[in-house]
Amino acid sequence: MTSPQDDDRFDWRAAERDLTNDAPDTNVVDLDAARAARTTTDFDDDGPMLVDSPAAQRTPRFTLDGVRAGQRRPILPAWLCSRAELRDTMRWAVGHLSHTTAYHSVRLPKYAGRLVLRAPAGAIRLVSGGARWLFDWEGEQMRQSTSQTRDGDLYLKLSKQRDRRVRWRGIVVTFTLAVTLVGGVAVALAPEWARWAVLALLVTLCGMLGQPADKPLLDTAVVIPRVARLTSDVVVRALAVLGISGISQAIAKQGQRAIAFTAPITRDGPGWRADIDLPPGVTAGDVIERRDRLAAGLTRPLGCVWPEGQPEVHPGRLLLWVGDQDMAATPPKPWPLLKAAGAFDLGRPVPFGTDPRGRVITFDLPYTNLLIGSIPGYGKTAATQVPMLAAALDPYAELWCFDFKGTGGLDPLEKVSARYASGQDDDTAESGLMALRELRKECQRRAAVIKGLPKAVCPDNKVTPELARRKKLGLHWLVVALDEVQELFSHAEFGKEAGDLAEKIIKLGRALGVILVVATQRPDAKSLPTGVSANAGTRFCLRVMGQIENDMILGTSAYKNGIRATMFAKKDKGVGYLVGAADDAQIVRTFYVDGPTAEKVIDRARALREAAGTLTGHAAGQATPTPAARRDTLLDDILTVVPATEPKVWAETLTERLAELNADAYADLTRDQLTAALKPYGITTGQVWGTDPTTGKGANRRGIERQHIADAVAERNRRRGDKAA
Ligand SMILES: Nc1ncnc2c1ncn2[C@@H]1O[C@H](COP(=O)(O)OP(=O)(O)OP(=O)(O)O)[C@@H](O)[C@H]1O
Repeated sequence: MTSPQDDDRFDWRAAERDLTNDAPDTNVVDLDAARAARTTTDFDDDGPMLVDSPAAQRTPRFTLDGVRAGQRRPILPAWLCSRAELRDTMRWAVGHLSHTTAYHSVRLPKYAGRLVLRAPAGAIRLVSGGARWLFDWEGEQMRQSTSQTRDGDLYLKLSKQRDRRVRWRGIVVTFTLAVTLVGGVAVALAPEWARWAVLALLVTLCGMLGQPADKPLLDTAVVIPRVARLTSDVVVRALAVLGISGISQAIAKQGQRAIAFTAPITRDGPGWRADIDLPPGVTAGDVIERRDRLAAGLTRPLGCVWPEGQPEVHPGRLLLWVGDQDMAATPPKPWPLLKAAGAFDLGRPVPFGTDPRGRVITFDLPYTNLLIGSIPGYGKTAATQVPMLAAALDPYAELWCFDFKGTGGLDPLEKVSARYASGQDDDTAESGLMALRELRKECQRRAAVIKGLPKAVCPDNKVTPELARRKKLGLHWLVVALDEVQELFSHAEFGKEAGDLAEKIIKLGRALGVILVVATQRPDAKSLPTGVSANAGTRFCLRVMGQIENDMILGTSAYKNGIRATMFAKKDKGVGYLVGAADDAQIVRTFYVDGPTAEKVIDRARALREAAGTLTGHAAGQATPTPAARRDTLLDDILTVVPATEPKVWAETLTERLAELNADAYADLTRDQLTAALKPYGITTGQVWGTDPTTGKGANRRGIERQHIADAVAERNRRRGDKAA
């Protein structure tokens, strides 16, 4: 706090005059108020004008409402309240103790040797120390100095005191020697083991007394890294060098007080936690986007520094957690479901990853959809795999997996998936589209089943874990993974319809037990329809490069609120912001299940499904609908259904005729799809004249010219001929 004397620019008298003028009834000048007034006045020719009343500037008084609004700190530490964390802590404590015991037990002979070697030095120290004490040699120098200064009185006083001391110390030593002598005789007469025990005791005692100050008896069993404490000074210094003008100015004006710590800096898991109110006008996001500079200011590795915003408190509240160890350097925890035997109930929270403090983060998969995004190579597929593996371990959950890039990230899941396709080709994209169409129909079927159920069985009109287990109803959890979905949504022919369907499913399926897990590496409006991104309940965003991608995945205003996946660095593989799983956004490093481990999990999952009789579709070797060779035969089929005598035809007439020709391939074909399907051949639909077969009336409607199709076929055949040649 600045003392009034520190500030030679402030005119106390003027302030007092102003205060008394403004408030004639006030006789006492509130110095705090006057000081604060300096920052809240406008300076004009007549001097500072106070705008806040003294009452408003007084520090708030103690009130019951204030106490009510206070935040209660937990009675027990978090690790005592969570069974999993308690188990972890106990496991660590037992492990630590066993390791230390084993380490020292192995070195017992070495410690004994050290004691023996040090015992003579210890014995000499014991005897010489005893003699010094007995003859009061400490005071000798003092006594000599008084004799040199010829201070007779003092010398006499000190000598008398020394004689008195030596007399009673002599008695003590004589007594101790007598007891030792008796003890020695008793030991000489005692059995051999007792003599050895006393000898060992004496050697231990002398060995310990003979220990050099810099060489402890025991070696170090566990090397504990020394981590500098996080103090308010360090935090303020680091914030001051971020180059944020709001912070720099506030610190220049108010010093340390510019940064308010709303709670003491405490240990929180394996690191320190500071709750900070930034100066007015500075948001947590401003600090978060300079995470690397903050780490440099704190002189810690980047992977230790995790600033988070708390927009629910206010945009300027910053929660700074500084770990003892770099998150990327700490070994990842194994996925908890690896150890659990038997089946997993998907109605239970799915362990997804750990936060920087090492706590396990879970989320509920039913009643939500998961959207995952990042730039390539930061762990989208790995993150998609975690909930899918959990779903696989529930034998009553049905899995559909589509990998539209064909990199094989979801391959292990093939053995349990009722629908599976992987590839970057059109067929895979079309399989995905067909699956979405079926999914839409499945949603309609489920909605009808739920509608028909009595209220007592289905009170909230949604699939419950109990209903999901009733095989007859067919309301089991249906989890659909769409990895690298940008390839499908941006597909020239299938993209639009797939996007529309996905949006409908995301909106409808939540209550019907249909769950979409969508991963994309290109979160832009073309590759990720806004209807899909806006309606996903749970979002996970790994490293992205800009605000638009960030907000596409994490939701509008996420970036503004300081939830910025742009802060993740190159090393932060598998680390992202998880939004929607809890009240606040969480930084999570996903569990990483590598290929061979995933295979093992899937073998277990397949065995569970075989036992439960729920292995179906692709996994059970049943043929699933594959895309008809529509694209290859479309042009020829059009020429078949449009005779040469009919130069122009409406699109609606064409879709009807195609459906009649080949219902399997064209039953669902809409006019929009037809337009999209013709686009790759350079054929566009336009207004063409035709006659309505039912009314017989002529009109201009959207359609095609037969000649364009015939030209495209000729061109295709010519190219095929060239290729064959
Ligand atoms: N949780 C994690 N912990 C540690 N490393 C991880 C984690 N998740 C992913 N990785 C690492 O990141 C690499 C890339 O992961 P993944 O293939 O899932 O990324 P991706 O974003 O799907 O990539 P692409 O877009 O190229 O398909 C993995 O090979 C692995 O080494």
